[in-house]
Amino acid sequence: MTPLLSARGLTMQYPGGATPALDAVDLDIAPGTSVAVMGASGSGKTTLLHCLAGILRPTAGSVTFASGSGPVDVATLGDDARARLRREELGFVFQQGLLLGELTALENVAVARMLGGVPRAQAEAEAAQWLTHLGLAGMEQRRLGELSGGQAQRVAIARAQVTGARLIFADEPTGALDSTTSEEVLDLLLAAVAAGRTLVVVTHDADVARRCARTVVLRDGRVVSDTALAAAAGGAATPGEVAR
Ligand SMILES: Nc1ncnc2c1ncn2[C@@H]1O[C@H](COP(=O)(O)OP(=O)(O)OP(=O)(O)O)[C@@H](O)[C@H]1O
Repeated sequence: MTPLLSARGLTMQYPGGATPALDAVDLDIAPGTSVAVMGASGSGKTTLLHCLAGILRPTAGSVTFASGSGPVDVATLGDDARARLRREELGFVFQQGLLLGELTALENVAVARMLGGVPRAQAEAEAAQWLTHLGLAGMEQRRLGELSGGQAQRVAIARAQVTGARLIFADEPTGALDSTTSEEVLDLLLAAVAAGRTLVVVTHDADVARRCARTVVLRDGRVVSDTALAAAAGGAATPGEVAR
């Protein structure tokens, strides 16, 4: 099957860094799957996610994304095209920082559509549907400060899907949540996968990784284990084993 996302030789050398944060990473991500990215603090997880998503420009390598209009190299796209790709085809669920505190839950979701040129009334109607779908009916007019951490993550998950994004990047989406709320948030992200989307999630949480179809582990900017490769080679490795 053609990968949805394919990185080759992905390398990121931050200015002043003694060693590269990412060192020639090759990674294929199939459509419709869930991939957990694990590894110790500083191993390069967030850098990998940001390079895959076109947030950071890598110093070398390519990231081919099978966009709706054909394959594009995220690593070398111009700034405007990268911004459009992120807006229209990719969804983001981060621990914090992506939602706007001065906007209501409804506006935070609707704005993702309005940035794509959808009229406000239609964008708000679609946003309301997603909020209801994610269990936030009645909370549309609340501002961020009036929502719990789990509710705010539901808004982020609604926002990540309202545009029709096929690929969702999540960075520690459950990092600030208690275990019950974490499970609920993960349930919603995996429901998006069951509906045909693809999920790449950076996590320190072995429970999150265990529920993903595949786990990739980084160490010092390199992939040191990958359950998909282990399975292809005939050796089944559990995420708990590979994360150690
Ligand atoms: N903007 C930056 N400038 C310079 N070095 C950076 C920058 N961002 C990250 N690094 C370095 O790159 C390496 C990888 O960082 P990254 O944040 O990708 O790791 P991580 O695995 O996501 O860590 P954590 O689990 O702590 O979030 C680290 O050595 C870090 O110090």
